[in-house]
Amino acid sequence: MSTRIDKTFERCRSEKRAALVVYATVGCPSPAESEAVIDRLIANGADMIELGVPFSDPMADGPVIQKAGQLALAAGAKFDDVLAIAGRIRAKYPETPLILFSYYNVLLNRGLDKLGGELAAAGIDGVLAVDLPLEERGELVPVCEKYGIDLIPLVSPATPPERAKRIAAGCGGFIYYITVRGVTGVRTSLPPELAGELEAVRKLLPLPVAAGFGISTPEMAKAVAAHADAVVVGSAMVRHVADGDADGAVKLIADIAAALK
Ligand SMILES: O=P(O)(O)OC[C@@H](O)[C@@H](O)c1c[nH]c2ccccc12
Repeated sequence: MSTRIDKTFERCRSEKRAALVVYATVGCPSPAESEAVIDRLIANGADMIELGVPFSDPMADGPVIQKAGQLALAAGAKFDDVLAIAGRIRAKYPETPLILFSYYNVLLNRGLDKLGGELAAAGIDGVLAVDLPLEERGELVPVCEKYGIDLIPLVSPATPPERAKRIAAGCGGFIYYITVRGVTGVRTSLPPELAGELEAVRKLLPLPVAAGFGISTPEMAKAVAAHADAVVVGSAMVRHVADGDADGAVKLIADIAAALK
């Protein structure tokens, strides 16, 4: 459905490498600074951006993204800021896929139909509603269809294959494969069974597979990339931004992009 995401995977495939998806908490440490960082991340090798909507109760997140969300909310970041920043990044980078990342409550609160129009106008390509189970997504699916936005499905090691197939049906863009049973955060290693799991998901499901959670260094990204169509990096980058070290964040992403080449 969304050509920007499909085209990005095609381009990366032709370059024989995995795509680099970077998660950033919008509004951390302030809306203006987060916009500048996102701009630099794209200029330095991020192929797609997950625009994280700051939320007070992020139950799938570890300490880094929790803190980033708190900083963003304390700085006054609002959903309107996320839309405005998305719109300006879209205008500057017409080809880079932008994926709205949010807990479902925030989307429901906005009003789903209004939200669909707003996301399309801001140039958003996909939506990751992290805590929205298959059984509850009946209202969001038609909104995404109406506005040409991919609903990005999440699958984890705890998802049985038959359920994974039902989750992927009606979705688009890519499969987000959660690498660990746990929350987001910086890690030093990933489970040894991950490579086999990723290959199994790639065979089972008809979309490219992005692996995320815990990928924190160029070496880890490269190892995971051998078995995935994309790697997602969040906390390892966000922790620099939350510490006021935008340069460190940009350098990490540039180093990971270089390792994937
Ligand atoms: O932070 P990590 O461990 O690098 O993981 C990716 C990630 O940040 C992003 O995709 C994400 C942030 N919060 C989430 C909650 C659920 C699923 C995914 C996410």
